[in-house]
Amino acid sequence: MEKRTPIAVDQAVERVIQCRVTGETEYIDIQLANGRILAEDLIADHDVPAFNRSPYDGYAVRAKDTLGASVNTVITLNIVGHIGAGSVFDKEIKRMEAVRIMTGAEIPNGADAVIMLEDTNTNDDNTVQISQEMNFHQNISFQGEDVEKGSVLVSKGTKINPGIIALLATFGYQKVPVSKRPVFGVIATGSELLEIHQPLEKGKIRNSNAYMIIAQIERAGGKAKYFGQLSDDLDKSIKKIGEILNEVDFLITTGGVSVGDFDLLPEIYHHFGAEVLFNKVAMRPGSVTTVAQLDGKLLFGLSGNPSACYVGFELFAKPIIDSYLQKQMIGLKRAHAVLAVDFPKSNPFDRFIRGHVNNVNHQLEVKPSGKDKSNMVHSLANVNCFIHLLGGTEGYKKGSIVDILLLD
Ligand SMILES: Nc1nc2c(c(=O)[nH]1)N[C@H]1C(S)=C(S)[C@@H](COP(=O)(O)OP(=O)(O)OC[C@H]3O[C@@H](n4cnc5c(N)ncnc54)[C@H](O)[C@@H]3O)O[C@H]1N2
Ligand code: MOO
Ligand SMILES: [Mg+2]
Repeated sequence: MEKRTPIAVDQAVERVIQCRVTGETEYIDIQLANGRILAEDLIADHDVPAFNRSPYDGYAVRAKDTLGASVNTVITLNIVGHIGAGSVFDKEIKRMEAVRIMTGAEIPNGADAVIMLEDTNTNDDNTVQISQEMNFHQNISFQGEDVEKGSVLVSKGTKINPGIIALLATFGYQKVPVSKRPVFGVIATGSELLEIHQPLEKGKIRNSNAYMIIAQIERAGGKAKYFGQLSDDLDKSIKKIGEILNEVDFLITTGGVSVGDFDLLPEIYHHFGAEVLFNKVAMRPGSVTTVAQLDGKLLFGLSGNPSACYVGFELFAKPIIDSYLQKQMIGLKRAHAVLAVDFPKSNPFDRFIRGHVNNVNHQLEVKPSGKDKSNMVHSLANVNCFIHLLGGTEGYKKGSIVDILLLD
């Protein structure tokens, strides 16, 4: 039986990232861009606002015409125009003139302040009474005060959110440059697997991993293509995988990577002459996780055990999606949290415990999300982080500060 040498988790992640598979840019409709990764810097090609405009409904005036105005000394101005947002007053306002102006409309030439409607009295004879002095430039939204032409507003590699959509629309991006999503083929292996519509049979289980992985791929920003199940038959598996490899950027299999008699993945990698980057990682769960490289494509052999499969995806496949999308941040975000329960198991290897983190009294508190065995599925439902406990320790006490990796 083949003897495998475990490598450290960081080293394994590094080997995957070193493959530096990066994707291309595609242009998509702005209405589909939320959540995608911006592929070019967003640079302002004009000022915002692009013209001086009124922040209020009121009158555009010349501040010096209001000099000396007070409740006792009311000043009367002639109304020479009336504009709403989108309209312009194309003359210039002169001495003792005002233009009735609505929020968002361009400040007329000659005007240098806006007085709010509530602070005026409009007469029937097209005049307006003003009983307060206005300052030069009072109540004006200036050209470029929001965004100056030429500034970098959002950097390449940022995940697009609704606020960024507002900026993209402001600058006329009907089509948005985004990183193409990598296509991951997904295959489940094992003669014990039933598809989800099938009734249970003796000795068999339903294939849950494939659907879990598809959801993980999508959460991470990739595209999944499901190719169904392979039974433990070497020739058929080789043929199928050979066909699939032409259609995808990456391949994920689940199951069949350990040392069992029907664990065929090692032989399949060998058949294709794939370079195995590692086939044992010093971690629990997912120690059997294998990653191989073939013609610039990465093949992820995730464990069949559901929790080990989940963890293997997040630790090794998610970073390559980030890197393919040219995201600024690669891999899961780290934080510190207080361990809310004792964790007495000793750790020869690093552990990535499915955890649930909460904000309790302004402090992050974490506990296992359920039973901590790699062949279990229930604890995955409530997982929003991994608790990373270092190898070589004798367990952890409640109250210890631990590292967590955030999933959402
Ligand atoms: N002698 C040894 N046995 C095992 C070792 C070892 O080092 N020496 N490692 C154990 C560890 S750790 C893990 S993890 C598993 C890994 O097994 P495989 O990746 O080879 O996966 P399978 O043997 O195909 O299946 C394991 C387990 O998972 C269930 N399974 C498989 N596919 C699915 C699926 N799509 N959905 C849900 N559940 C699935 C399968 O029925 C098995 O129960 O090996 C240990 N053994
Ligand atoms: O790869 Mo296994 O977890 O370590 O169950
Ligand atoms: Mg096995």
